[in-house]
Amino acid sequence: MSTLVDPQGTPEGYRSGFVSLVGRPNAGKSTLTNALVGEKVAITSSKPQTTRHTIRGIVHREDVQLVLVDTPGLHRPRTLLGQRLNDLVAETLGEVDAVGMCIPADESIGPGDRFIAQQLSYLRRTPVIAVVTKTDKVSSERLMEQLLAVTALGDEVLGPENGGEGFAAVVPVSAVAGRQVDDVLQVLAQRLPVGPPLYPEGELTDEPEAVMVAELIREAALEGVRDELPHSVAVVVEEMVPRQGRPQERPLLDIYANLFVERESQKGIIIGRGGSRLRQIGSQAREGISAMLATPVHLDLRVKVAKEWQRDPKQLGRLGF
Ligand SMILES: Nc1nc2c(ncn2[C@@H]2O[C@H](COP(=O)(O)OP(=O)(O)OP(=O)(O)O)[C@@H](O)[C@H]2O)c(=O)[nH]1
Repeated sequence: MSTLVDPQGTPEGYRSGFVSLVGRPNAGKSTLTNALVGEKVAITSSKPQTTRHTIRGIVHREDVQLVLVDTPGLHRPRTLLGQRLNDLVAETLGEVDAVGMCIPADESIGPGDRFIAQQLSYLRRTPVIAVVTKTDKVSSERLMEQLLAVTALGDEVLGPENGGEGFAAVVPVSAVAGRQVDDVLQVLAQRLPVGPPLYPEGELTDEPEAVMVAELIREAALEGVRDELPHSVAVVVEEMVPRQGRPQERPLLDIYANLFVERESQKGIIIGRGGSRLRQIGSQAREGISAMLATPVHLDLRVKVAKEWQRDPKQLGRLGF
């Protein structure tokens, strides 16, 4: 047997690979990603479907490197945007070494979960691990019932009748209470191939900065408008340039971004009376962006109407979906 000699000194038995967390909106995917990675990389919000883009977080440990691909919530295609999201999910899932399907402990298993499990049954070779999230929200009896119900879902949808063996494992976790986060990591890590790290240590995400900046602006724009706008806002960062002529110790980054809504009336909601809401969005987003990029930022935000953009392929392409 030959010994694997790695010039970088990777320990024997080191594993690395890609994992995708899936689950219906609000299942706790982003929060778990953050708990695993240890820093805020994916955007979380109390409203569903903030994660439009594939944001990767990278977990570095002594014996494993796990690259997390945080996919958008799988849902039934209703609009073209929904269809594209599903294509994106299918594309992403085909390339991963394991899938973690998040199911909240505090909600009964519904048609949404069943739909996702069915989609996963097409993945044949990729192990699917059920992650029962938000365990801090339920009693131990309720948790036990949910673990059994989740196992039953796996046996039914991913079981022998469909050419599978059910969920490869069922793991409970509370990302908020920091309970059993390491167990999730261990179970996922076991499914990764042996091999050297895929990314240099220190890297947490390979998502381009502009996309993360756009996500922060979108998150700020959705704050407080509850159910009025969630599917109708897209943000495109046009330019990020250091301000010329600034003293070295006082840099300033100029960011120009467009916030797209579908209708004129929605523009009014975003802008607010006398522009008050837009100013609030700007300052909240600026704070987050400055913290993320560790530099002072000047944010120039324009609100534009992209009519029916959810249904127009050209617009979607332009907006980067
Ligand atoms: N109590 C508790 N709340 C949690 C936990 N994990 C997530 N949440 C909350 O559940 C909500 C949804 O969590 P997210 O992580 O944004 O869910 P998601 O699956 O990424 O949602 P989408 O982006 O809509 O697909 C947020 O309000 C979280 O704070 C947990 O372990 N315990």
